[in-house]
Amino acid sequence: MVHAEDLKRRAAAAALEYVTDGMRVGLGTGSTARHFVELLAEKVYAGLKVICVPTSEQTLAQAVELGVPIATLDEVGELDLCVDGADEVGPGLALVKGGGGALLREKIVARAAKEMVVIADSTKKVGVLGRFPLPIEIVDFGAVSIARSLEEAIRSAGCVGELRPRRDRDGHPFITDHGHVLLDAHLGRIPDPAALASAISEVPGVVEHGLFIGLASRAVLAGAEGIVVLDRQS
Ligand SMILES: O=C[C@H](O)[C@H](O)[C@H](O)COP(=O)(O)O
Repeated sequence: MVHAEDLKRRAAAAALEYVTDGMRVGLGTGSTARHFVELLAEKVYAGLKVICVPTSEQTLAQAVELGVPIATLDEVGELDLCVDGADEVGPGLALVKGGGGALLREKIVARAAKEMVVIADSTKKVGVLGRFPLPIEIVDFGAVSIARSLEEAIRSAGCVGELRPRRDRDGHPFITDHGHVLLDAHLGRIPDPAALASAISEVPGVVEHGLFIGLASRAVLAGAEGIVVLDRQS
């Protein structure tokens, strides 16, 4: 059996082919993106010229440590490519992201990129999104009231489930890089991701949610049988 970490690294290695000299590249967050940053750093060491925008403090620290040239998004403006992991890859390359809490910056960076390539092991591919809890980043003012409104919004989009505040390893509220808190929506299945995305976005106090729709143009999935590259029509 191939270890999940090996599959993540294979997907990351395969995505390197989309990076060419002179590109401005968004760097994702998470264990799969971590492999990509490591492999990209080797290319940079060998002479590849890129300038990268990290999607979290964690990825920023890794990039700096490995000598990957970095800039802020405002310094580079537009990005040529963004390579990031995902918690689920659904039909049409709709994604659930934010398992690591970096969804806000990840979505801003993905939107600023001409192309978003998702890298993952093939177990992340699902027929219907929702098995993985959907992260929702909210401000901490009126969190109870925001959660109540979110429950209504979730029901209105045909979903059933429970909202749970995210905790860190010490049991404290998880705080994002931008100082917000997270609720995880345990829904099981999301029959209409677009309807849910817009219902959630309408709730005051919501900063961002982990549904990425119409952003990824390719998904590089690694399984025991090899690499499969999906586009939105696959
Ligand atoms: O906030 C974290 C990100 O959205 C990650 O890209 C996502 O959780 C996938 O992470 P991993 O590659 O560790 O499964």
